[in-house]
Amino acid sequence: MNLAVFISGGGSNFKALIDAQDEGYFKSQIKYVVSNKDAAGLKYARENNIAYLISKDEYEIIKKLKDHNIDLIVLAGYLVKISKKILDEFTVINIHPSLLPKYGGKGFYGMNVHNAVFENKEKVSGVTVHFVNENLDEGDIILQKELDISKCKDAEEISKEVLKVEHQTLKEVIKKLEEDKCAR
Ligand SMILES: Nc1nc2c(c(=O)[nH]1)N[C@@H](CNc1ccc(C(=O)N[C@@H](CCC(=O)O)C(=O)O)cc1)CN2
Ligand SMILES: O=CNCC(=O)N[C@@H]1O[C@H](COP(=O)(O)O)[C@@H](O)[C@H]1O
Repeated sequence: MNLAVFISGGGSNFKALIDAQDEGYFKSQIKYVVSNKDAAGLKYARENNIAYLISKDEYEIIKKLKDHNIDLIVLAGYLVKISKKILDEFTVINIHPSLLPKYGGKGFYGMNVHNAVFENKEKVSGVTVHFVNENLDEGDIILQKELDISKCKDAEEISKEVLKVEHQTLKEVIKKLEEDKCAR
């Protein structure tokens, strides 16, 4: 599959996908990167000669995705709501740093998620990769992984532990989807 990765921040999930691609973990190729701002993670696109676009204009984004024959959009820390225009033309998946439906939806992104989990004294948190639909964080779940956070002393530590599991989970989902596609 030809992948497009959408980012808004540091891009560690994007970097983990580049590494997985380079080690042959999955066959899919990252062909394009989109960000709504000059995100720090774009340095990985520049370092790996992956074409990218900084834009919020969906027509421009859709045109570039078509030019690059994208099969799958991967949202990795992308903080803008994807509209029906894109959803009608592309399959989109998203990685979320909690066990949806808990700690999902408007306002629940990045550290806001881990702060809420910590405030609520959760013993377990986790990661969810789901198909994206028009609502926030409500699409069909593809894979979830739990992790014990009972020893984490603050939200920062939860974030670090969850991020490690995200990096592992996202590449597993890409591999699974490309295998399913071949099966279909
Ligand atoms: N269709 C659709 N689009 C999506 C997702 C989805 O599942 N469905 N998943 C999104 C990732 N999850 C979130 C969850 C909440 C917020 C959020 O709450 N954003 C703030 C703005 C954040 C900012 O710009 O700093 C807001 O007020 O809307 C953003 C992305 C990305 N886009
Ligand atoms: O889906 C819900 N909200 C979106 C969201 O909070 N995504 C989270 O942002 C982080 C991006 O890290 P990066 O990959 O840039 O290092 C990462 O933890 C994602 O799970």
